[in-house]
Amino acid sequence: MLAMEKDFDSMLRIQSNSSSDGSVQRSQSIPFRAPQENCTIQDFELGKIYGVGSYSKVVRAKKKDTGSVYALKIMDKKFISKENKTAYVKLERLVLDKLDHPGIVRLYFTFQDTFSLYMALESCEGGELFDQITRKGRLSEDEARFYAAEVVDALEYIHNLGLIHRDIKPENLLLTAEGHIKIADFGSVKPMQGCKIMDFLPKAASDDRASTFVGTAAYVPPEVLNPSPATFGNDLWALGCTLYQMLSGTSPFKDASEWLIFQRIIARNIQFPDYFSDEARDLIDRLLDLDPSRRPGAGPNGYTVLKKHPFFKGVDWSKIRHQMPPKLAMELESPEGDDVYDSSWNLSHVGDSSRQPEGNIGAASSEEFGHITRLGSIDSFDSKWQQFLDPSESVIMISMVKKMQKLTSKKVQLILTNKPKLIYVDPSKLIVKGNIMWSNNPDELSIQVTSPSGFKICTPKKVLSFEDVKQRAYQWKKAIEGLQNR
Ligand SMILES: Nc1ncnc2c1ncn2[C@@H]1O[C@H](COP(=O)(O)OP(=O)(O)OP(=O)(O)O)[C@@H](O)[C@H]1O
Repeated sequence: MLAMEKDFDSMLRIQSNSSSDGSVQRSQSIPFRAPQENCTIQDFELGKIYGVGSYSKVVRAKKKDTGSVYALKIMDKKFISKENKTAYVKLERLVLDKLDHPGIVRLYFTFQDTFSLYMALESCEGGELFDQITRKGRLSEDEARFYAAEVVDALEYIHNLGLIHRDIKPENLLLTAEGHIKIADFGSVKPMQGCKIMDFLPKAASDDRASTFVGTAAYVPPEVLNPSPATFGNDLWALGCTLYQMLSGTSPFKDASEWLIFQRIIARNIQFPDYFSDEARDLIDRLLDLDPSRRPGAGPNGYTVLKKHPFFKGVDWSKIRHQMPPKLAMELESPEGDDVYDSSWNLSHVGDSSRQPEGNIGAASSEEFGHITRLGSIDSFDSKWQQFLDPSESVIMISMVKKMQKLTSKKVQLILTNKPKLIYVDPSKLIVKGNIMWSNNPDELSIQVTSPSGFKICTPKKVLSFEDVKQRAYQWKKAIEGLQNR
């Protein structure tokens, strides 16, 4: 085992700190439901990338021997150590292992190699609820009721275990192929005092992080902005924001910057569209109560109040997972079909390269560029774009987008590399049409997402508007900001 691998192994070894009577005992390993397997990335056939998180990339992966399909969450060890995220990863792994509910993404097993940690998660083939909302514009009240009820059912389970998710939002509500909800991304989870899971936690993960900002600006409750202990009410506020977004297509507190969003939240500046029913308006209004303990679901009667709210009239809570889900709106196919995000994978760019063949395009040194490069270089790559890269440069993100002009639009290949470099290329003439001046300073280079497919790249000299037909505006923003903050 290499030194780094060994280090990581010990950092991630999860052990129990206390016995059932609370006394501190000799450490003992936790029996995991999802075992640590001995497999390698070569045991999988890798498919499309489901998404990119702040320290991970999630891909569709089929286990060659069994044919089972997983969502493989790949995390770069070096990046996790550097960013002090080890405790968070450990906590996420531990919590996912303990959760057993049809409304929560299941963890099947984990493994690791020299560079990466892997979590084999239940694959949610229906994508994010966020995409359903944006593809449909907004959801009908029946559709929203169905999804909200499934979220409530899973949240009740999570809260009963003494856990607060802290990042409930439509991007973290995934859908099965049939269209049922699965709550994902437990990277911000917070166990309450007394929660059983606390017994197994590493010190850093169990420290009270209530005063630390976690989550996503638009769904953050006001009390988190004036640090106070985390409560179940945090998730109920986020549920209110999510329900509002399902019904209207946008979050209740949207604005040009996080600071402005926070001002709206603190002022509880909410406007309800006319078409919201009285029941929907009332439930959202109650969930967005400034006092977390007054939000339905947070009081002494637990979830009874929430489940009995008139908005949920007609919901049979005992058969919630057996009801017919709303029809899924499918992703538009790219006319070019040459978006690398859907192409097959190049295994040699994943994980422990010492065990794999050499000589692939875009494989940069992880020593040199760290997390982003390693994750980015996982993508397979159409060789025609290679001519626009230096020998050591690799692609972070690439897709065919429309560059919007006043009256017309033009298809270009937008390419982001680890250099960092951001260029757009004429796909038929294969010439660089623009090189967007890179800066790590967000005042000199920033991304504004205007819709799921639309985004603006803003520099002091000009603002360029793009449309990504595959609706990855948010991922472009994440990728560019990820590089700026590296
Ligand atoms: N089990 C899964 N099945 C299908 N897609 C998934 C699954 N888990 C995650 N994804 C997709 O991958 C994306 C990245 O997931 P991940 O949990 O790593 O990051 P994230 O939710 O963006 O978290 P972060 O808050 O760390 O940035 C998600 O937004 C989601 O679209």
